[in-house]
Amino acid sequence: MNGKAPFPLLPVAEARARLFAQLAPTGTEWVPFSEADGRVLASDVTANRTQPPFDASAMDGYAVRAEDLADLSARLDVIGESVAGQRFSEALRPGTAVRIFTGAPMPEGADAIVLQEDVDRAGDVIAAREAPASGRWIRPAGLDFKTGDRVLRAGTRLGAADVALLASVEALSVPVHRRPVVAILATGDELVRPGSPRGPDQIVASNTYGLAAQVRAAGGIARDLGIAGDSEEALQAAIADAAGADMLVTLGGASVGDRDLVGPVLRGLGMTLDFWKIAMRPGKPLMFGTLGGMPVLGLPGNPVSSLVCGTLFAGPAIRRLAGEPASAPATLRARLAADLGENDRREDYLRASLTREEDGTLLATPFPRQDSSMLALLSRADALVVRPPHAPPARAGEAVDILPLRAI
Ligand SMILES: Nc1nc2c(c(=O)[nH]1)N[C@H]1C(S)=C(S)[C@@H](COP(=O)(O)OP(=O)(O)OC[C@H]3O[C@@H](n4cnc5c(N)ncnc54)[C@H](O)[C@@H]3O)O[C@H]1N2
Ligand code: MOO
Ligand SMILES: [Mg+2]
Repeated sequence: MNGKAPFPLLPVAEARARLFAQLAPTGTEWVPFSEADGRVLASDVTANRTQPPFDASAMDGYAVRAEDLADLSARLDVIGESVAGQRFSEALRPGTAVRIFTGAPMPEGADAIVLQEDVDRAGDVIAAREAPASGRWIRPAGLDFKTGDRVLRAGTRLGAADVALLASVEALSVPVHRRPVVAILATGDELVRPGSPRGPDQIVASNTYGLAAQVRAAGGIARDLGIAGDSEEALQAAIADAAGADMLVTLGGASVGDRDLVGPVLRGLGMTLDFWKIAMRPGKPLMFGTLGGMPVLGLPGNPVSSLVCGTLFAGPAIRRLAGEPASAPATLRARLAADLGENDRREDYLRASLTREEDGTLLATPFPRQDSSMLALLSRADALVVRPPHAPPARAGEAVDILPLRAI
Protein backbone atom coordinates (compact mmCIF):
# COMPACT_ATOMS: atom_id res chain seq x y z
CA MET A 1 0.00 0.00 0.00
CA ASN A 2 1.22 3.52 -0.70
CA GLY A 3 -0.75 4.97 2.24
CA LYS A 4 -3.40 6.62 0.07
CA ALA A 5 -7.05 6.12 1.06
CA PRO A 6 -8.64 3.73 -1.45
CA PHE A 7 -10.94 5.28 -4.08
CA PRO A 8 -14.46 5.04 -2.66
CA LEU A 9 -16.58 2.43 -4.42
CA LEU A 10 -20.35 2.84 -4.72
CA PRO A 11 -22.36 -0.17 -3.44
CA VAL A 12 -24.08 -2.13 -6.22
CA ALA A 13 -27.61 -1.46 -4.96
CA GLU A 14 -26.96 2.28 -4.74
CA ALA A 15 -25.48 2.33 -8.21
CA ARG A 16 -28.59 0.61 -9.56
CA ALA A 17 -30.89 3.05 -7.74
CA ARG A 18 -28.97 6.00 -9.20
CA LEU A 19 -29.19 4.49 -12.66
CA PHE A 20 -32.94 3.89 -12.40
CA ALA A 21 -33.46 7.44 -11.11
CA GLN A 22 -32.39 8.73 -14.56
CA LEU A 23 -34.47 6.35 -16.68
CA ALA A 24 -38.02 6.55 -17.97
CA PRO A 25 -39.83 4.53 -20.68
CA THR A 26 -39.25 5.90 -24.17
CA GLY A 27 -42.76 6.45 -25.57
CA THR A 28 -45.59 4.29 -26.88
CA GLU A 29 -46.99 2.91 -30.11
CA TRP A 30 -49.92 0.67 -31.07
CA VAL A 31 -49.33 -2.84 -32.41
CA PRO A 32 -51.67 -5.61 -33.56
CA PHE A 33 -52.24 -8.09 -30.71
CA SER A 34 -50.80 -10.92 -32.81
CA GLU A 35 -47.41 -9.16 -32.98
CA ALA A 36 -47.36 -8.04 -29.35
CA ASP A 37 -45.36 -10.89 -27.79
CA GLY A 38 -42.20 -9.63 -26.15
CA ARG A 39 -43.59 -6.09 -25.98
CA VAL A 40 -44.43 -4.28 -22.74
CA LEU A 41 -47.98 -3.01 -22.26
CA ALA A 42 -48.29 0.75 -21.85
CA SER A 43 -51.87 0.60 -20.49
CA ASP A 44 -54.07 -1.87 -18.66
CA VAL A 45 -56.18 -4.08 -20.93
CA THR A 46 -59.88 -4.69 -20.19
CA ALA A 47 -61.99 -7.43 -21.72
CA ASN A 48 -64.30 -6.49 -24.59
CA ARG A 49 -66.34 -9.67 -24.15
CA THR A 50 -67.33 -12.34 -21.65
CA GLN A 51 -65.85 -15.84 -21.68
CA PRO A 52 -67.55 -18.21 -21.77
CA PRO A 53 -70.40 -16.10 -23.13
CA PHE A 54 -72.97 -18.65 -21.83
CA ASP A 55 -73.10 -21.36 -19.16
CA ALA A 56 -71.19 -24.21 -20.81
CA SER A 57 -70.58 -27.88 -20.23
CA ALA A 58 -67.08 -28.81 -19.07
CA MET A 59 -67.47 -32.46 -20.14
CA ASP A 60 -68.95 -34.81 -22.71
CA GLY A 61 -72.18 -36.32 -21.28
CA TYR A 62 -75.78 -35.35 -20.63
CA ALA A 63 -77.32 -32.12 -19.44
CA VAL A 64 -79.91 -32.92 -16.80
CA ARG A 65 -81.96 -31.47 -13.97
CA ALA A 66 -80.10 -32.72 -10.88
CA GLU A 67 -83.32 -33.23 -8.97
CA ASP A 68 -84.49 -35.74 -11.64
CA LEU A 69 -81.57 -38.01 -10.71
CA ALA A 70 -81.86 -37.80 -6.92
CA ASP A 71 -83.34 -41.27 -7.29
CA LEU A 72 -80.97 -43.35 -9.44
CA SER A 73 -83.76 -45.63 -10.60
CA ALA A 74 -85.07 -42.70 -12.71
CA ARG A 75 -85.00 -42.97 -16.50
CA LEU A 76 -84.59 -39.81 -18.63
CA ASP A 77 -85.59 -39.32 -22.26
CA VAL A 78 -82.83 -37.88 -24.43
CA ILE A 79 -84.64 -35.17 -26.43
CA GLY A 80 -81.81 -33.62 -28.43
CA GLU A 81 -78.20 -32.52 -28.38
CA SER A 82 -76.15 -29.42 -27.70
CA VAL A 83 -72.76 -29.17 -29.42
CA ALA A 84 -70.11 -26.47 -29.29
CA GLY A 85 -71.29 -23.94 -31.83
CA GLN A 86 -74.97 -25.03 -31.90
CA ARG A 87 -77.08 -25.00 -28.78
CA PHE A 88 -80.19 -27.10 -28.12
CA SER A 89 -82.89 -24.51 -28.57
CA GLU A 90 -85.66 -25.85 -26.32
CA ALA A 91 -85.91 -25.98 -22.56
CA LEU A 92 -85.43 -29.19 -20.61
CA ARG A 93 -88.65 -30.56 -19.15
CA PRO A 94 -88.70 -32.75 -16.03
CA GLY A 95 -87.69 -36.30 -16.88
CA THR A 96 -85.63 -35.36 -19.95
CA ALA A 97 -81.92 -35.00 -20.75
CA VAL A 98 -79.91 -33.48 -23.60
CA ARG A 99 -76.80 -35.06 -25.08
CA ILE A 100 -74.03 -32.45 -24.64
CA PHE A 101 -70.34 -32.03 -25.42
CA THR A 102 -67.47 -30.08 -23.91
CA GLY A 103 -67.83 -26.34 -24.45
CA ALA A 104 -71.46 -26.56 -25.65
CA PRO A 105 -74.07 -24.18 -24.20
CA MET A 106 -76.19 -25.58 -21.36
CA PRO A 107 -79.81 -26.00 -22.39
CA GLU A 108 -82.29 -23.90 -20.47
CA GLY A 109 -83.68 -25.78 -17.46
CA ALA A 110 -80.63 -28.06 -17.07
CA ASP A 111 -78.48 -27.50 -13.98
CA ALA A 112 -75.93 -30.35 -14.07
CA ILE A 113 -73.96 -32.64 -16.35
CA VAL A 114 -73.63 -36.40 -15.89
CA LEU A 115 -70.50 -37.78 -17.53
CA GLN A 116 -71.19 -40.23 -20.31
CA GLU A 117 -68.97 -42.73 -18.47
CA ASP A 118 -71.56 -42.68 -15.63
CA VAL A 119 -74.56 -43.31 -17.84
CA ASP A 120 -76.23 -46.42 -19.30
CA ARG A 121 -78.02 -45.62 -22.51
CA ALA A 122 -80.62 -47.78 -24.29
CA GLY A 123 -82.00 -46.14 -27.40
CA ASP A 124 -82.99 -42.64 -26.35
CA VAL A 125 -83.33 -43.45 -22.67
CA ILE A 126 -80.58 -43.04 -20.06
CA ALA A 127 -80.07 -44.17 -16.49
CA ALA A 128 -77.35 -42.59 -14.37
CA ARG A 129 -75.01 -44.46 -12.02
CA GLU A 130 -74.01 -41.25 -10.19
CA ALA A 131 -76.35 -38.56 -8.89
CA PRO A 132 -74.88 -35.16 -9.92
CA ALA A 133 -75.06 -32.18 -7.59
CA SER A 134 -76.69 -29.08 -9.06
CA GLY A 135 -74.01 -27.08 -10.94
CA ARG A 136 -71.73 -30.12 -11.48
CA TRP A 137 -69.45 -29.83 -14.57
CA ILE A 138 -70.91 -26.46 -15.57
CA ARG A 139 -68.70 -23.50 -16.44
CA PRO A 140 -70.81 -20.47 -15.61
CA ALA A 141 -70.83 -17.58 -18.09
CA GLY A 142 -67.87 -15.28 -17.35
CA LEU A 143 -65.88 -17.93 -15.46
CA ASP A 144 -62.72 -16.92 -17.38
CA PHE A 145 -63.40 -13.17 -17.67
CA LYS A 146 -66.29 -10.73 -18.06
CA THR A 147 -66.67 -7.62 -20.21
CA GLY A 148 -64.89 -4.77 -18.43
CA ASP A 149 -62.60 -6.98 -16.33
CA ARG A 150 -58.99 -5.76 -16.22
CA VAL A 151 -57.13 -8.81 -17.54
CA LEU A 152 -53.60 -7.40 -18.06
CA ARG A 153 -51.71 -4.62 -16.32
CA ALA A 154 -49.54 -1.86 -17.77
CA GLY A 155 -45.87 -2.81 -17.46
CA THR A 156 -46.44 -6.49 -18.30
CA ARG A 157 -44.05 -7.99 -20.82
CA LEU A 158 -46.37 -10.05 -22.98
CA GLY A 159 -45.79 -13.78 -23.31
CA ALA A 160 -47.58 -16.55 -25.17
CA ALA A 161 -50.54 -16.81 -22.78
CA ASP A 162 -50.95 -13.03 -22.78
CA VAL A 163 -51.13 -12.84 -26.57
CA ALA A 164 -53.75 -15.62 -26.58
CA LEU A 165 -55.66 -13.67 -23.92
CA LEU A 166 -55.51 -10.47 -26.03
CA ALA A 167 -57.09 -12.45 -28.86
CA SER A 168 -59.75 -13.90 -26.55
CA VAL A 169 -60.75 -10.51 -25.08
CA GLU A 170 -60.68 -9.01 -28.61
CA ALA A 171 -58.10 -6.36 -27.80
CA LEU A 172 -57.27 -6.17 -31.49
CA SER A 173 -54.47 -3.66 -31.11
CA VAL A 174 -52.70 -2.65 -27.93
CA PRO A 175 -50.54 0.26 -26.77
CA VAL A 176 -46.99 -0.88 -26.01
CA HIS A 177 -43.79 0.91 -25.15
CA ARG A 178 -41.38 1.66 -27.96
CA ARG A 179 -38.37 -0.58 -28.11
CA PRO A 180 -35.43 1.55 -26.92
CA VAL A 181 -32.56 1.92 -29.37
CA VAL A 182 -29.28 1.18 -27.62
CA ALA A 183 -26.09 2.33 -29.32
CA ILE A 184 -23.11 0.10 -28.54
CA LEU A 185 -19.58 1.43 -28.99
CA ALA A 186 -16.55 -0.81 -28.59
CA THR A 187 -13.26 0.96 -27.87
CA GLY A 188 -9.67 -0.16 -28.20
CA ASP A 189 -6.81 0.15 -30.71
CA GLU A 190 -6.22 -3.57 -30.33
CA LEU A 191 -9.68 -4.65 -31.45
CA VAL A 192 -10.70 -6.06 -34.84
CA ARG A 193 -14.07 -7.41 -35.88
CA PRO A 194 -14.45 -11.22 -35.98
CA GLY A 195 -13.29 -12.54 -39.32
CA SER A 196 -11.12 -9.51 -40.16
CA PRO A 197 -7.36 -9.70 -40.81
CA ARG A 198 -5.40 -9.01 -37.65
CA GLY A 199 -1.84 -8.45 -36.49
CA PRO A 200 -0.09 -10.50 -33.80
CA ASP A 201 -1.01 -8.09 -30.99
CA GLN A 202 -4.61 -7.65 -31.95
CA ILE A 203 -7.67 -9.07 -30.23
CA VAL A 204 -11.00 -10.07 -31.71
CA ALA A 205 -13.78 -7.83 -30.42
CA SER A 206 -16.46 -9.92 -28.73
CA ASN A 207 -18.22 -7.70 -26.22
CA THR A 208 -20.43 -5.88 -28.74
CA TYR A 209 -22.12 -9.10 -29.73
CA GLY A 210 -22.78 -10.33 -26.19
CA LEU A 211 -24.07 -6.93 -25.21
CA ALA A 212 -26.28 -6.74 -28.32
CA ALA A 213 -27.79 -10.09 -27.35
CA GLN A 214 -28.50 -8.72 -23.87
CA VAL A 215 -30.07 -5.60 -25.40
CA ARG A 216 -32.40 -7.72 -27.53
CA ALA A 217 -33.25 -10.04 -24.62
CA ALA A 218 -34.25 -6.95 -22.62
CA GLY A 219 -36.54 -5.72 -25.39
CA GLY A 220 -34.26 -3.14 -27.00
CA ILE A 221 -32.84 -2.64 -30.47
CA ALA A 222 -29.04 -2.80 -30.65
CA ARG A 223 -27.29 -0.29 -32.88
CA ASP A 224 -23.64 -1.27 -33.43
CA LEU A 225 -21.44 1.84 -33.62
CA GLY A 226 -18.39 -0.27 -34.39
CA ILE A 227 -14.96 0.06 -32.81
CA ALA A 228 -13.34 3.38 -31.93
CA GLY A 229 -9.58 3.67 -31.44
CA ASP A 230 -8.17 4.91 -28.16
CA SER A 231 -7.86 8.57 -29.14
CA GLU A 232 -9.94 11.57 -28.23
CA GLU A 233 -10.76 12.31 -31.86
CA ALA A 234 -11.85 8.75 -32.66
CA LEU A 235 -14.00 8.55 -29.54
CA GLN A 236 -15.60 11.95 -30.13
CA ALA A 237 -16.52 11.02 -33.70
CA ALA A 238 -17.95 7.65 -32.70
CA ILE A 239 -19.95 9.08 -29.79
CA ALA A 240 -21.53 11.60 -32.18
CA ASP A 241 -22.97 8.60 -34.06
CA ALA A 242 -25.01 7.74 -30.97
CA ALA A 243 -27.25 10.76 -31.64
CA GLY A 244 -30.90 9.74 -31.59
CA ALA A 245 -30.34 6.58 -29.55
CA ASP A 246 -32.21 6.12 -26.27
CA MET A 247 -29.06 4.96 -24.51
CA LEU A 248 -25.34 4.64 -25.23
CA VAL A 249 -23.29 1.75 -23.90
CA THR A 250 -19.53 2.03 -24.26
CA LEU A 251 -17.26 -0.99 -23.90
CA GLY A 252 -13.74 -0.72 -22.51
CA GLY A 253 -11.49 2.22 -21.80
CA ALA A 254 -13.25 2.67 -18.47
CA SER A 255 -10.37 2.15 -16.05
CA VAL A 256 -7.34 4.26 -15.15
CA GLY A 257 -4.83 3.44 -17.91
CA ASP A 258 -3.34 6.14 -20.15
CA ARG A 259 -5.50 4.88 -23.02
CA ASP A 260 -8.69 4.66 -20.95
CA LEU A 261 -10.21 7.81 -22.38
CA VAL A 262 -13.92 7.08 -22.55
CA GLY A 263 -14.85 8.90 -19.33
CA PRO A 264 -12.72 12.00 -19.98
CA VAL A 265 -13.95 12.30 -23.58
CA LEU A 266 -17.60 11.96 -22.54
CA ARG A 267 -17.13 14.56 -19.83
CA GLY A 268 -15.41 16.82 -22.36
CA LEU A 269 -18.50 16.47 -24.55
CA GLY A 270 -20.67 17.63 -21.65
CA MET A 271 -21.69 14.37 -19.98
CA THR A 272 -22.92 14.78 -16.40
CA LEU A 273 -21.15 11.98 -14.53
CA ASP A 274 -23.41 10.24 -12.05
CA PHE A 275 -20.99 7.60 -10.79
CA TRP A 276 -17.74 5.86 -11.67
CA LYS A 277 -16.33 2.79 -9.90
CA ILE A 278 -18.57 0.50 -7.94
CA ALA A 279 -18.02 -2.09 -5.24
CA MET A 280 -18.37 -5.06 -7.53
CA ARG A 281 -16.17 -7.82 -8.95
CA PRO A 282 -16.05 -8.09 -11.90
CA GLY A 283 -17.14 -4.64 -13.04
CA LYS A 284 -15.39 -2.18 -10.74
CA PRO A 285 -14.81 0.61 -13.33
CA LEU A 286 -18.51 0.84 -14.30
CA MET A 287 -19.46 4.40 -15.20
CA PHE A 288 -22.83 6.08 -15.61
CA GLY A 289 -23.86 9.56 -16.69
CA THR A 290 -26.17 11.48 -18.98
CA LEU A 291 -25.16 13.26 -22.18
CA GLY A 292 -27.75 15.75 -23.40
CA GLY A 293 -30.42 13.71 -21.60
CA MET A 294 -29.22 10.38 -23.07
CA PRO A 295 -28.18 7.82 -20.43
CA VAL A 296 -24.62 6.60 -20.98
CA LEU A 297 -23.38 3.42 -19.38
CA GLY A 298 -19.64 2.80 -19.57
CA LEU A 299 -18.85 -0.89 -19.15
CA PRO A 300 -15.37 -2.22 -18.45
CA GLY A 301 -13.62 -3.91 -21.36
CA ASN A 302 -12.73 -7.28 -19.85
CA PRO A 303 -15.23 -9.59 -21.56
CA VAL A 304 -16.63 -11.09 -18.35
CA SER A 305 -16.81 -7.68 -16.67
CA SER A 306 -18.70 -6.30 -19.67
CA LEU A 307 -21.27 -9.06 -19.71
CA VAL A 308 -21.74 -9.26 -15.94
CA CYS A 309 -22.31 -5.48 -15.91
CA GLY A 310 -24.68 -6.07 -18.82
CA THR A 311 -26.59 -8.62 -16.75
CA LEU A 312 -26.71 -6.45 -13.62
CA PHE A 313 -27.04 -2.94 -15.08
CA ALA A 314 -27.52 -2.64 -18.85
CA GLY A 315 -30.24 -5.32 -19.04
CA PRO A 316 -32.34 -3.92 -16.16
CA ALA A 317 -31.85 -0.37 -17.52
CA ILE A 318 -33.09 -1.38 -20.97
CA ARG A 319 -36.06 -3.22 -19.45
CA ARG A 320 -36.95 0.00 -17.65
CA LEU A 321 -36.60 2.06 -20.86
CA ALA A 322 -38.78 -0.57 -22.54
CA GLY A 323 -41.53 0.03 -19.96
CA GLU A 324 -40.96 -2.65 -17.33
CA PRO A 325 -40.79 -1.68 -13.65
CA ALA A 326 -37.37 -0.85 -12.21
CA SER A 327 -36.05 -4.01 -10.59
CA ALA A 328 -32.84 -5.88 -9.94
CA PRO A 329 -32.37 -9.26 -11.65
CA ALA A 330 -34.06 -11.96 -9.60
CA THR A 331 -31.88 -14.23 -7.48
CA LEU A 332 -32.51 -17.76 -6.23
CA ARG A 333 -31.06 -19.66 -3.29
CA ALA A 334 -28.58 -22.51 -3.70
CA ARG A 335 -26.16 -24.44 -1.54
CA LEU A 336 -22.44 -24.05 -1.98
CA ALA A 337 -20.57 -27.13 -3.13
CA ALA A 338 -17.21 -25.76 -1.93
CA ASP A 339 -15.74 -23.60 0.82
CA LEU A 340 -15.17 -19.93 -0.01
CA GLY A 341 -12.77 -17.49 1.63
CA GLU A 342 -13.61 -14.17 3.22
CA ASN A 343 -14.70 -11.47 0.77
CA ASP A 344 -13.26 -7.96 0.50
CA ARG A 345 -15.18 -4.70 0.00
CA ARG A 346 -16.44 -5.56 -3.51
CA GLU A 347 -19.67 -7.54 -4.00
CA ASP A 348 -18.45 -10.63 -5.83
CA TYR A 349 -20.23 -12.42 -8.67
CA LEU A 350 -18.56 -15.81 -9.01
CA ARG A 351 -19.04 -17.87 -12.15
CA ALA A 352 -20.43 -21.26 -11.13
CA SER A 353 -21.97 -24.44 -12.45
CA LEU A 354 -25.28 -25.68 -11.04
CA THR A 355 -26.50 -29.19 -10.32
CA ARG A 356 -29.50 -30.48 -8.44
CA GLU A 357 -29.39 -32.68 -5.38
CA GLU A 358 -31.83 -35.57 -5.11
CA ASP A 359 -34.27 -33.48 -3.04
CA GLY A 360 -34.24 -30.78 -5.74
CA THR A 361 -31.92 -28.34 -3.91
CA LEU A 362 -29.66 -26.40 -6.25
CA LEU A 363 -25.96 -26.92 -5.68
CA ALA A 364 -23.56 -24.21 -6.92
CA THR A 365 -19.93 -24.98 -7.68
CA PRO A 366 -17.89 -21.79 -8.21
CA PHE A 367 -15.10 -22.26 -10.74
CA PRO A 368 -11.65 -22.16 -9.15
CA ARG A 369 -10.43 -19.42 -11.56
CA GLN A 370 -12.48 -16.25 -11.79
CA ASP A 371 -10.33 -14.06 -14.06
CA SER A 372 -12.56 -11.50 -15.78
CA SER A 373 -10.91 -12.14 -19.17
CA MET A 374 -12.14 -15.76 -19.32
CA LEU A 375 -15.12 -15.64 -21.63
CA ALA A 376 -15.14 -19.40 -22.23
CA LEU A 377 -15.71 -19.90 -18.50
CA LEU A 378 -18.57 -17.41 -18.47
CA SER A 379 -20.14 -19.31 -21.33
CA ARG A 380 -19.89 -22.52 -19.28
CA ALA A 381 -21.35 -20.90 -16.16
CA ASP A 382 -24.97 -21.60 -15.25
CA ALA A 383 -25.14 -18.92 -12.59
CA LEU A 384 -23.28 -16.25 -10.66
CA VAL A 385 -22.86 -16.83 -6.93
CA VAL A 386 -23.39 -13.51 -5.14
CA ARG A 387 -20.99 -12.76 -2.29
CA PRO A 388 -21.86 -9.60 -0.33
CA PRO A 389 -19.07 -7.19 0.56
CA HIS A 390 -17.00 -8.36 3.55
CA ALA A 391 -18.82 -11.73 3.65
CA PRO A 392 -17.10 -14.04 6.19
CA PRO A 393 -15.65 -17.35 4.96
CA ALA A 394 -18.41 -19.69 3.77
CA ARG A 395 -18.52 -23.44 4.19
CA ALA A 396 -19.70 -26.01 1.64
CA GLY A 397 -23.39 -26.61 2.29
CA GLU A 398 -24.17 -23.00 3.23
CA ALA A 399 -27.02 -21.28 1.43
CA VAL A 400 -26.11 -18.41 -0.91
CA ASP A 401 -27.87 -16.15 -3.42
CA ILE A 402 -27.32 -17.02 -7.06
CA LEU A 403 -28.18 -15.18 -10.24
CA PRO A 404 -29.16 -17.74 -12.89
CA LEU A 405 -27.60 -17.13 -16.30
CA ARG A 406 -29.78 -19.64 -18.12
CA ALA A 407 -33.09 -21.35 -17.60
CA ILE A 408 -32.78 -23.94 -14.83
N1 LIG B 1 -4.21 0.09 -12.12
C1 LIG B 1 -5.43 -0.39 -12.31
N2 LIG B 1 -5.64 -1.15 -13.38
C2 LIG B 1 -6.87 -1.66 -13.61
C3 LIG B 1 -7.90 -1.42 -12.68
C4 LIG B 1 -7.63 -0.60 -11.57
O1 LIG B 1 -8.52 -0.35 -10.73
N3 LIG B 1 -6.39 -0.10 -11.43
N4 LIG B 1 -9.09 -2.01 -12.88
C5 LIG B 1 -9.05 -3.28 -13.58
C6 LIG B 1 -10.38 -3.76 -13.80
S1 LIG B 1 -11.20 -4.30 -12.45
C7 LIG B 1 -10.92 -3.87 -15.03
S2 LIG B 1 -12.46 -4.59 -15.23
C8 LIG B 1 -10.24 -3.40 -16.23
C9 LIG B 1 -11.18 -2.54 -17.10
O2 LIG B 1 -10.54 -2.15 -18.19
P1 LIG B 1 -11.07 -1.08 -19.22
O3 LIG B 1 -12.53 -0.87 -19.06
O4 LIG B 1 -10.22 0.10 -19.14
O5 LIG B 1 -10.92 -1.86 -20.59
P2 LIG B 1 -9.70 -1.86 -21.61
O6 LIG B 1 -8.48 -1.37 -20.94
O7 LIG B 1 -10.14 -1.18 -22.83
O8 LIG B 1 -9.59 -3.39 -21.91
C10 LIG B 1 -9.36 -4.34 -20.92
C11 LIG B 1 -9.24 -5.73 -21.56
O9 LIG B 1 -10.44 -6.08 -22.22
C12 LIG B 1 -10.25 -6.35 -23.60
N5 LIG B 1 -11.38 -5.81 -24.36
C13 LIG B 1 -11.76 -4.53 -24.38
N6 LIG B 1 -12.81 -4.37 -25.17
C14 LIG B 1 -13.08 -5.57 -25.70
C15 LIG B 1 -14.06 -6.06 -26.61
N7 LIG B 1 -14.96 -5.23 -27.15
N8 LIG B 1 -14.06 -7.37 -26.91
C16 LIG B 1 -13.14 -8.20 -26.37
N9 LIG B 1 -12.20 -7.80 -25.49
C17 LIG B 1 -12.16 -6.50 -25.17
C18 LIG B 1 -8.98 -5.61 -23.91
O10 LIG B 1 -8.36 -6.13 -25.06
C19 LIG B 1 -8.20 -5.79 -22.64
O11 LIG B 1 -7.60 -7.06 -22.63
O12 LIG B 1 -9.12 -2.63 -15.91
C20 LIG B 1 -8.29 -3.23 -14.88
N10 LIG B 1 -7.11 -2.44 -14.72
O1 MOO C 1 -13.86 -5.28 -12.27
MO1 MOO C 1 -12.71 -5.98 -13.18
O2 MOO C 1 -14.16 -6.37 -13.90
O3 MOO C 1 -12.51 -6.92 -11.67
O4 MOO C 1 -12.01 -7.34 -13.86
MG1 LIG D 1 -8.06 -0.09 -19.54
